Amino acid sequence: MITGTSTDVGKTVVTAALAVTLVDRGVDVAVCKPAQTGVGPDGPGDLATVTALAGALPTHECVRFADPLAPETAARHAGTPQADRGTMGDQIAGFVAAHQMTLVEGSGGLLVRLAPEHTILDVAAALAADVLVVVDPALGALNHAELTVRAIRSAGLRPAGLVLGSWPGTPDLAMRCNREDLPRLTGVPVVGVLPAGAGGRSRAEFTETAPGWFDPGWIESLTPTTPMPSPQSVPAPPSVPAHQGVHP
Ligand SMILES: Nc1ncnc2c1ncn2[C@@H]1O[C@H](COP(=O)(O)OP(=O)(O)OP(=O)(O)O)[C@@H](O)[C@H]1O
Ligand SMILES: C[C@H](N)[C@H](N)CCCCCC(=O)O
Ligand SMILES: [Mg+2]
Repeated sequence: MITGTSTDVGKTVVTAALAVTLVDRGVDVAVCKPAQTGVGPDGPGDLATVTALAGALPTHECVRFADPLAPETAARHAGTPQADRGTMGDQIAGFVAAHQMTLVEGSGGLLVRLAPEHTILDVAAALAADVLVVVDPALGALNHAELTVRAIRSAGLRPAGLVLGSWPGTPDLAMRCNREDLPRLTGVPVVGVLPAGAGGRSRAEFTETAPGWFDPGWIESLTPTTPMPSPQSVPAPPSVPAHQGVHP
């Protein structure tokens, strides 16, 4: 699970960068976005951004709502049914089972609701997933990061690491102090730092430079040692909406 200290902190760009890095190491990587909001029925969502930056990948989006709101709020505002927890869970589990490693990008921060009784944290818990936290390094990061890490731990899940979503060429005093204090105060290492502007790079430049943004030892620890599952050995994922597929 790739969550963030809030929306707009760089989860999608980090997801793309991590996908590139793992593909480089021969991992069968897939990307899932349980709920996309702020994009119309046929518009390009986060998965399109990921494949534009990282290249073609197996992807799956469960639901989407046009209003740029939390999914639960967007459904209520549109007067449409809430995302069904069971259906979403089955779709995600089936997709995860079909790939060696699936990066699941949340919406906004960890406690954002997909439905009245269903949060991004619940999705991570159902998968027993480690949770990577993308952090906006600006003033305010310490509180947001520590709240997020405490919520992860309170659910019995493991924080996989912190990633600074956009690190400027001339970080201010708060950013410089945060980069030092975040690991100390959360007990979670900073395992990646994305340079400001990363999301605006060409695919060639992005795929070339992304692996260098993560701690090599952490990437090594992520890389599965088990062989890729043979196609026959995993159940076919359940039928999925039109957004499913390998985006060009
Ligand atoms: N390293 C970066 N440098 C500059 N801009 C960035 C960087 N990472 C992300 N951005 C930009 O910031 C905006 C938000 O990034 P992104 O879409 O990754 O956020 P998010 O956390 O995935 O948001 P959401 O909660 O909607 O999924 C985008 O316009 C993106 O291009
Ligand atoms: C629209 C935005 N880009 C995200 N997809 C959804 C962010 C929901 C944030 C809800 C909140 O924490 O207030
Ligand atoms: Mg995103």
